[in-house]
Amino acid sequence: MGLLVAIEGADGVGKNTTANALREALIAQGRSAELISFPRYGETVAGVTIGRFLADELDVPMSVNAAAVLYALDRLEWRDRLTAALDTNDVVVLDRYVASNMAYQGAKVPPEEARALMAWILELETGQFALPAPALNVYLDTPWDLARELILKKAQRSYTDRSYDVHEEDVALQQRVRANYEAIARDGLLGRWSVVQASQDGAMRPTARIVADILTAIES
Ligand SMILES: Nc1ncnc2c1ncn2[C@@H]1O[C@H](COP(=O)(O)OP(=O)(O)OP(=O)(O)O)[C@@H](O)[C@H]1O
Ligand SMILES: Cc1cn([C@H]2C[C@H](O)[C@@H](COP(=O)(O)O)O2)c(=O)[nH]c1=O
Repeated sequence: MGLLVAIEGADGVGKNTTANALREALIAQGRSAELISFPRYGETVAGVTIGRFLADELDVPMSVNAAAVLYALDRLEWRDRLTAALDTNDVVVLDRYVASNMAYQGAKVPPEEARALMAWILELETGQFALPAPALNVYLDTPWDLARELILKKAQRSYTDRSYDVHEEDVALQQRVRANYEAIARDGLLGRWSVVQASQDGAMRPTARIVADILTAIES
């Protein structure tokens, strides 16, 4: 059974870049590794709907509960492939996972309701939907102003031509998402957490350095 490592963080902090480089570094060390990203845009019923929501193309409003269940359903639809990847690899690297759902949906309700909603999502995904908990969650920490610049440098996205999707354009949401991640990591929800600084003095650290920090966390 392989090790499940989830790379987490707010939008544009370098999760996909880091997750790809981590997978390559693990393979260079002689370990088998696979990368799986969530949401599965265009590949699951939930992923198609999530893409339309983020592109602001849904004809009906998306409630917080609907978003929570859709993101969880996206992972349930992909669960067999996730467990197959865990059966055949030393490490499975995830670009976003259950903590994303907790941090983002928890950022859409009044602060006094956030903890209960995050606990409900945790139980839905790891209890009812029996998704495996990560051995390690990595929170990539980068200030929003830098992440906002990086989003504009991203390659063309499959679900929208917009510069910022509906989550990314909401700066206040992004700040609450960061606060939720910090609380989730501090409280050790969903297992072990490592907080890794992705930037220093207003600029991104080299990806290789970020990956080195994550490898150290995996070894420990
Ligand atoms: N360490 C780094 N140094 C310089 N540029 C980086 C670094 N990490 C990522 N980038 C660049 O920042 C942009 C966003 O990176 P990436 O797509 O990995 O972020 P993300 O967190 O996965 O974004 P999102 O959550 O919006 O999907 C890309 O253009 C990428 O090349
Ligand atoms: C997996 C997942 C994601 N989200 C949010 C986070 C982002 O704003 C978007 C999509 O992620 P991407 O990395 O930019 O492709 O959706 C979420 O709210 N809940 C989740 O479970």
